[in-house]
Amino acid sequence: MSKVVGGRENAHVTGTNDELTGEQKTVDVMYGRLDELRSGTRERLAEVRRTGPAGSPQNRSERDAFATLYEDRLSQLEAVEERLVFGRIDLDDDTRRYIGRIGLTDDEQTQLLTDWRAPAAQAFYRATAAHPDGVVRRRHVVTRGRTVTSVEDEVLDLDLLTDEDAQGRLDGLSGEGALLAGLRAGRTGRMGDIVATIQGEQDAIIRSELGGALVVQGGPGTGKTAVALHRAAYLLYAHRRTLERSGVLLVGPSRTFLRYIDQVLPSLGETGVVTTTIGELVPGVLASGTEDEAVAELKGRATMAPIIARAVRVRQRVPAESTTVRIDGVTIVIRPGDIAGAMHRARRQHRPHNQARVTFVRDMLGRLADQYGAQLGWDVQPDERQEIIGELRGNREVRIALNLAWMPLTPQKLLSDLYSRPWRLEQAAPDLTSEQRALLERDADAPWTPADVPLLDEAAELLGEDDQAARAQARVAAEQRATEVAYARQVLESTGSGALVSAELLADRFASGGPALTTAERAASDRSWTYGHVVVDEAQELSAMAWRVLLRRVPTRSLTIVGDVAQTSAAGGARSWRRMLDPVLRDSWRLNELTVNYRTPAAVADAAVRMAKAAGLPVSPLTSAREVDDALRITREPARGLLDAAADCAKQAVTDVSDELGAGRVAVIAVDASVLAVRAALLGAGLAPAVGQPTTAADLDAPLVLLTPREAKGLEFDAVVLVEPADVLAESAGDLYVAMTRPTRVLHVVHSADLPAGIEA
Ligand SMILES: Nc1ncnc2c1ncn2[C@@H]1O[C@H](COP(=O)(O)OP(=O)(O)OP(=O)(O)O)[C@@H](O)[C@H]1O
Repeated sequence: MSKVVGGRENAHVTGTNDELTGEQKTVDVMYGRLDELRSGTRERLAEVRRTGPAGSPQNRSERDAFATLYEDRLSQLEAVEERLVFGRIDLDDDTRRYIGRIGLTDDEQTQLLTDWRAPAAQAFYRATAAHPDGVVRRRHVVTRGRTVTSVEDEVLDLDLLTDEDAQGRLDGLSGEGALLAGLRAGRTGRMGDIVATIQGEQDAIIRSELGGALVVQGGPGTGKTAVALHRAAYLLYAHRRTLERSGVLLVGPSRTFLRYIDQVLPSLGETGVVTTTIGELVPGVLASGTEDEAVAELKGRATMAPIIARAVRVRQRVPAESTTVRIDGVTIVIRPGDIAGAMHRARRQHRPHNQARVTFVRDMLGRLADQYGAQLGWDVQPDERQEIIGELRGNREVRIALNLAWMPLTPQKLLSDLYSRPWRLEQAAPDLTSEQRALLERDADAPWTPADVPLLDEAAELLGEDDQAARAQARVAAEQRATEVAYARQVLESTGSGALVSAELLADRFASGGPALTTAERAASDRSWTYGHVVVDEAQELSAMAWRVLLRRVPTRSLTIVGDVAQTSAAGGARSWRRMLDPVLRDSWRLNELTVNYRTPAAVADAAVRMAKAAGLPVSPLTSAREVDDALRITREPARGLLDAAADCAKQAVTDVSDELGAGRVAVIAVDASVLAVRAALLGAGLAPAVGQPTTAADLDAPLVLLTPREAKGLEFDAVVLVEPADVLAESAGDLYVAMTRPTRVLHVVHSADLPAGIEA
């Protein structure tokens, strides 16, 4: 049995047949309209495809662009099937408004359904009896498939409470509301959206202005991830013109986590968000390696930035002695003085290493050509000088001498040299201790780790690419673009598709030469892409170097940063937002807090908070929305029986969850060092757990999974069996706080060592 703590006193569930029939009629109209739009879009798509591959390249790319447009629209219309309509507000001017996943109008452009993100829907989430905002009644319409199963009303104008309403209130039926139903539902392994039940404090964050950095701090289960995702969808809707071409980036802690949330945005009608982890931020780099915490922490420190800068700079080197080269009987001397002069001029441009090198080489070749010419004994003409330069450029010894002075470098080469050649690291990082330098040492061909990725990005920024060709191309492209946007505008006017896409975006699609490249796809494959907005989840884990990469991706500093400084595991992560963010964002960030825990039953959340406080973590205030009977269970076993006891608990939990919910998910959480032994015990008990970072859809949906606390971060389960919390605490109190707050129903703690302080009341 569970109930909402402090349920809204003026809410009650109604479900008289008349009301349900009335709502069913309305809902039928909405779905009818949705079906019409789907078939209309399908027809237009088929028509575009029917035109076949003929026509000029311009016609073809135009057709492909429209095909993509209709495909996107169709997948959006398909994705909003579940709970298309979920709310209604009755206003004090006797009008009513239905709220749903997307906006719908009929043929006469009369509004049937208001998009949850529209200003006209805001009152649905914000109105309270104290501030009704013109709303006299708020109704949650609960549907299964296309059938209305119940409605729940909140009467905000208390004068309007009917006897029936009052009776409902007396019966205390508020606990059966849409929110509770959502919270009680079994977990599927995929996060669901909360669009029908967003709470006031969450809505204020979701709709907060686009500009600046917004930090959302909140304890476990307060909906930070949910809010971050709904905010991304909201911003794409409210600032479409700004964001549709620059894109939105969402950064999460792991691939597993990104898979866990990957259905939320499509269900909100948005598919254009790029999702990534820090380790995937540099296209073409696969960070498959792992390393000790101490190494990752060191790599994440802000002091690595000047080390990388110095590592680049020392690759521009004036030799101590001259080099003499003979070409066709002419002697050329490459003098340190000339190199120093050319270097000085090239550096004055303040361009990245590889680009400034182009200037350096050109300057040096000019100086050497002059030497060459002076020895010929006649006036060298410009075209002859060009030939000499060409010859010098092709000469192997000249090339070697110039490369030794200024080597073209890739980020990978720079970093790998730094790690695998101790003298290079010593040269670039004289301030690191020898122990610290030893931590960074590795083989030249060792795989990259996630902590290397910000360093590679830093290096890429300082090295740049040889972009002469790119610049010439960019000039031509800019001229072409103006023509294309004008053309796209004409096309939109003549086809009446202006509401679906802007002229700029359509021009991008024409120009990209085909249907494949959406903004998200182009952004994801381009390291230097700058986004219109970046959302970071579990942001407390980010290192100083990771922040530098992210801020390069969003020069406008338009960010949503969500996390909990009490759940930090990374050694280089934050215990205080101020300490983490002031150095990177100065004081230009604003803080919002979420305080209501929607996930974990009160008894479990209270135990976790007591433990976290006893361990000295910076815990946010946390009020739990739900109580569940018998939610916290503790079993003590002698050490030799511990694993079998854990396996028994897991078996029981799987049975209970499946009996109660039909399906559901259970996690066993144990420290890394125990995972193998726990797995053996589970197998011995006839259970087959999915282990560790699930990589396939089946794993994410598995009924039983065995995880370390870090792998469990951000995820949730119906029941959790936590093995030996003292071991988890010994690694990190933040990890234990995470592990304890994953279940929506039951936490079963199995231990033989003493329990960490606070777990028991
Ligand atoms: N307004 C709401 N209506 C229904 N469910 C909600 C609401 N807010 C949050 N939830 C649910 O509460 C659970 C926790 O949400 P979420 O994972 O976003 O929390 P979190 O703050 O990111 O947690 P953690 O820090 O522990 O990872 C999810 O199942 C989410 O769907």
